[in-house]
Amino acid sequence: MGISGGQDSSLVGRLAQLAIEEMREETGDSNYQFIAIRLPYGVQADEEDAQRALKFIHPDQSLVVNIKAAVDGQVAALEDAGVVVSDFNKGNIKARQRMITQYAVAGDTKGAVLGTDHAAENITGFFTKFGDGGADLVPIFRLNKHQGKMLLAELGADSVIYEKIPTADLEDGKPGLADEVALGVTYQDIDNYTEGKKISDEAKEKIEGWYLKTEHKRHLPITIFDDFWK
Ligand SMILES: Nc1ncnc2c1ncn2[C@@H]1O[C@H](COP(=O)(O)OP(=O)(O)OC[C@H]2O[C@@H]([n+]3cccc(C(=O)O)c3)[C@H](O)[C@@H]2O)[C@@H](O)[C@H]1O
Ligand SMILES: Nc1ncnc2c1ncn2[C@@H]1O[C@H](COP(=O)(O)OP(=O)(O)OP(=O)(O)O)[C@@H](O)[C@H]1O
Ligand SMILES: [Mg+2]
Repeated sequence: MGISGGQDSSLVGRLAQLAIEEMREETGDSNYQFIAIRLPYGVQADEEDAQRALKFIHPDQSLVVNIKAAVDGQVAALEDAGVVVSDFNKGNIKARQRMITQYAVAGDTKGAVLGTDHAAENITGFFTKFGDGGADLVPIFRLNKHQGKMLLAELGADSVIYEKIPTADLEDGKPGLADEVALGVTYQDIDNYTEGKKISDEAKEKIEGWYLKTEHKRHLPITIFDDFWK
């Protein structure tokens, strides 16, 4: 799985490492390995946070694959074909390139790709379809952001990790753009909504707007047998 230095991948990474250690103990099979993959686009401004996360996770194996050449090559090829790629769209290419890299490693190691989608991201559809949304197992799917934070604290993570401002950090022109700014609603509101607590009408409208707009992301590709979108 990809380790960004953010909250979600720190949590899923640590849980996965613990689970793999248990599996090795239970089965006596040392082939069970957790592989953490750093996937910077060039040099990551918050690399220090990523290193802190790796120290906390303590993965069996750790790789670094720089996605910059692949992403820039893809953008250049599109531009050669006359397709103008916006910074926002390039951000989604970065997320999909990270997915490609993780599947390449899984393909070579009989592995499975872990995703970090959780309730707060899922109901707002705040992920790249077939990018970070593309994974085989999604261990923290039922948790919201606040519950993830509590679990990180319980697992002994440095508070810098779980207090880090969540960011997709995908756009060159908006480095470290906070998710809450991009979404126009706070995680506190989203979490309260998922727990059935009262939030302002404005926040509720925003969340439900995102939910409806991104319904297609919570389904497999639409076929003749689907009518959820109608
Ligand atoms: N109604 C519909 N029915 C079926 N398919 C539909 C559709 N509308 C769009 N689509 C398809 O979906 C595509 C748009 O979806 P997508 O490509 O995902 O693109 P989109 O949702 O526009 O952008 C992804 C968003 O997720 C955020 N993100 C991405 C990655 C990580 C994180 C993070 O939290 O770290 C956040 C990112 O910042 C951005 O705001 C369209 O190009 C089209 O192919
Ligand atoms: N620079 C990166 N290096 C490696 N993996 C990344 C990188 N950026 C994103 N990813 C992968 O994409 C996932 C989705 O990103 P997202 O920002 O939602 O999670 P996060 O960075 O772990 O936590 P947070 O939401 O707190 O920023 C990450 O959990 C990680 O697996
Ligand atoms: Mg992040």
